[in-house]
Amino acid sequence: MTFEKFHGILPAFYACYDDQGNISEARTKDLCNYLFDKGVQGVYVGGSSGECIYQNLEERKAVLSYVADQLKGKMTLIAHVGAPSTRDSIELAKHAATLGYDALSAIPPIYFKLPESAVYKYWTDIMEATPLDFIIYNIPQTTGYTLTPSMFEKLLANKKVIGVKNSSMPTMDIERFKKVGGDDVIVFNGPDEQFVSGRIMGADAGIGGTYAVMPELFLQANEFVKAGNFNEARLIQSDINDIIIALCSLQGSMYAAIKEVLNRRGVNVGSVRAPLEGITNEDIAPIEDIMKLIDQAIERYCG
Ligand SMILES: CC(=O)N[C@@H]([C@@H](O)[C@H](O)[C@H](O)CO)[C@@H](O)CC(=O)C(=O)O
Repeated sequence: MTFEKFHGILPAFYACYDDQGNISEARTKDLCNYLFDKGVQGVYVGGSSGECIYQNLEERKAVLSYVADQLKGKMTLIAHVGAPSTRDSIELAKHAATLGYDALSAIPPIYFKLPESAVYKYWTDIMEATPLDFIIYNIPQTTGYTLTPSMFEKLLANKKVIGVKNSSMPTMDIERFKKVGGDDVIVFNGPDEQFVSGRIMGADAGIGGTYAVMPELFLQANEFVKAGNFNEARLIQSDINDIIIALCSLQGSMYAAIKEVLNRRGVNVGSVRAPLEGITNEDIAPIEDIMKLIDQAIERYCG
């Protein structure tokens, strides 16, 4: 099976708010245009980076619509439709299908610790609601549910399942999922801090929350891996990790810091929604330093 359209660098799309904290259509479309100009292969809309967990159904549907208006036919579009109830997830899935998204994806059920049978049924019910391909989302650190290779194998019996976005930290998980599915599945690397190692262990592509603030570096890292230039790949990953660690070291949340960088680059996407914390005055100087780190790394590897 060919998954060419899912290969490459797919930034996780950020929530774009106006100055009052409402979803902004204009800012959402500006972020779409910025990512298109950067040459990324697709976007993952409405996931963790999209702050889905802090948005109501109508807001999430609006974001899916604005992104499709701007990018449909220009790059691969994946809609994250995970929600607290199966009913809401199905509503989002049907909406994404009418907008022409290329695939759906969902985290497992959250809050209650449900048995595997309920997790399986949740994902299967979403899949059955539309004809779209489906990508399982494994992110144990936020959901408390760990996808096992045997559960993945069971899910793969449904032909709508084309792969997994794996955000667990061990790259061995990527290797195991790839082993179960072989060439018939696509495995996405989730943790940006190990994009290179994830790709080497079998990930076909990457979906990540920090890609959009430094797309050039991830596009280049992917090229180094594809060319078998592992030394350069390791070095660019090391610089990327310095940047991610700096982004995570501020008073404001990582997403608030990322958004401030974008705002300063002329792509105003607003701030984050509470309870995520926005940046403080003390964060400004380190954010300026982070921008320099990004620029220096781009100059070093992408010149
Ligand atoms: C918990 C989390 O947000 N993980 C990110 C990572 O890309 C993460 O931002 C990055 O590795 C930095 O820690 C992705 O795996 C998930 C993601 O971006 C999304 O669903 O929007």
